[in-house]
Amino acid sequence: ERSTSSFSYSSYHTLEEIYSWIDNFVTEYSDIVSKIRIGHSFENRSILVLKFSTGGSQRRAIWIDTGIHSREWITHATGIWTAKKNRLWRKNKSTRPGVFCIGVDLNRNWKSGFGGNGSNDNPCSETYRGPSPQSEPEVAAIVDFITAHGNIKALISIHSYSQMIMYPYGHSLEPVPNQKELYNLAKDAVQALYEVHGIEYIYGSISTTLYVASGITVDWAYDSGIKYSFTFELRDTGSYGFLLPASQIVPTAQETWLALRAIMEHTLNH
Ligand SMILES: O=C(O)[C@H](Cc1ccccc1)CC(O)(O)C[N+](=O)[O-]
Ligand SMILES: [Zn+2]
Repeated sequence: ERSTSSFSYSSYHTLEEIYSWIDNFVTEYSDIVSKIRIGHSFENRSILVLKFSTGGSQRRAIWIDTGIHSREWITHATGIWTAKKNRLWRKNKSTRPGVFCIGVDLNRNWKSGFGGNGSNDNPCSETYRGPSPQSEPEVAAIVDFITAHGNIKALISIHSYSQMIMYPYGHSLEPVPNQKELYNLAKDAVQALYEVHGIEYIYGSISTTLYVASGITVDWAYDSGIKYSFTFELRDTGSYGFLLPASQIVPTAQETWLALRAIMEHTLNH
């Protein structure tokens, strides 16, 4: 568990707690964040800068400061929350009149099971489902394309991270009619993936393997007649999480291809 994931962003913290949060944050996201001590206060406390950069030198930058006035605690707290937020955006960028927070979770906006458990109607939630199914242009575009095509036999929705190959349903614990077939196919795909670099995946239905999630892509695909619908959670299992080092791109793609090929061959032959 990454310590900045267990940090309470909804509480005020002492300066020492903030300093240790900064050290943990820089350690966890060392490929894009660094800490610079630019000086000290009159009473000799460190003034710290978090530098977000993908490299280069003398590049144009933006400065944001918080806590110039010590009693204004919300500013320190907002600064910490914002630092954690920037690279790790999950949702789309949709805005609506009178809605304060930005974005809909595009993996909760689909018609099948829309509005069920494992999705949220709070626009500020990371799993905000949106006002209605397919309200988002991104989801509508995919639905329109797949529906118009009319002959899609398999759908694979690729996410990260956790190292899993899963199939519907996410919105319900009920097994799908061809669950046995999907289970065995997921098993074969996981084995084919493992043989490349020894990376271990787990597999099963979404709701029983990961958690209940409603309004998801693969449930819509399945209910639209695409009986070979899968979702992948690629590397890793939390060491780097969403910030998987670039050095793992090719190895991940190589092993994933074997899983994809297993599913595609099965689809072709059935
Ligand atoms: O909650 C999600 O949408 C995925 C898990 C998932 C993936 C497919 C269908 C239902 C759930 C987890 C993730 O890939 O988004 C990683 N995450 O939790 O941000
Ligand atoms: Zn995802």
